[in-house]
Amino acid sequence: MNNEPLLRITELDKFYYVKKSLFGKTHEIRAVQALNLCIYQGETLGLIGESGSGKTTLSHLILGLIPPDNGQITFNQIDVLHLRRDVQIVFQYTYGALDPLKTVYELVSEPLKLHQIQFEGSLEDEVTRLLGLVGLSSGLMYRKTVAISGGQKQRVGIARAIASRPKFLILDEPVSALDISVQGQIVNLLIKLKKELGLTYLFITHDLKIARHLSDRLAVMHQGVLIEVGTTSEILTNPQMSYTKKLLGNLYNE
Ligand SMILES: Nc1ncnc2c1ncn2[C@@H]1O[C@H](COP(=O)(O)OP(=O)(O)OP(=O)(O)O)[C@@H](O)[C@H]1O
Repeated sequence: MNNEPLLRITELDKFYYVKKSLFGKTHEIRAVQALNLCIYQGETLGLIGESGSGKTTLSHLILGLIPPDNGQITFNQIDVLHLRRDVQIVFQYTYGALDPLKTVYELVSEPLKLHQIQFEGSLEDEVTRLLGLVGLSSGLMYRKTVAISGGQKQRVGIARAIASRPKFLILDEPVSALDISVQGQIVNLLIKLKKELGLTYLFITHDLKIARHLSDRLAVMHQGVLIEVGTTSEILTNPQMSYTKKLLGNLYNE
């Protein structure tokens, strides 16, 4: 880790306005409020918080998918709204997040075409290289994703995310839908890729065991506010906020 943050989030606000009924008053939801956070090159920051605390909204803001109401997010000092390929996301891929009728080849080549990535050799060579990086044989290339396992789908999702050669990955519950035995393999793959490709991770999770294994620091979100940030061992062994203590208790019991 060096001292210049890769990602700097400053005084970020995102509010949603919803009506509870057709003619009712508009209600403001403060999904992200006055949030400040730095993520450093090469680290994994785990983001924990209960459902509705604003984790997805924050990840969409970082991806530049939605604009903030206030504040700024810079990546290497450039506003994220101008970056599309340096920041990518890995979702939970087991349930339908990948088009079941597309082949592995189509899915992995899509981001290469979209971001006009330059590579040596043919498109097929590059897809083979990416599949190799995520531990998949090129023999799977022309299979539809309906015909591959959950763990293999997750690997295809990761291959898609790294295809544009990003520097930063948001991992949004990347293993929570997988069997325990497969979870370990995917976590190890993520650790290996981080080293090999020099990646930085924001890891959103409910699973404290995996958060502890993967994260250098943990950030705790509650009702849109980042209430506590610290090294993983500080947060897990000596949380300062009573909300963090309660959340850790709930997550340990899940
Ligand atoms: N498009 C939207 N329109 C209105 N309200 C929204 C929208 N998206 C999210 N919200 C609200 O903003 C708040 C934060 O939601 P968000 O999805 O970011 O939380 P989360 O921590 O990711 O939850 P989960 O762990 O369940 O995915 C919630 O109150 C949610 O209902």
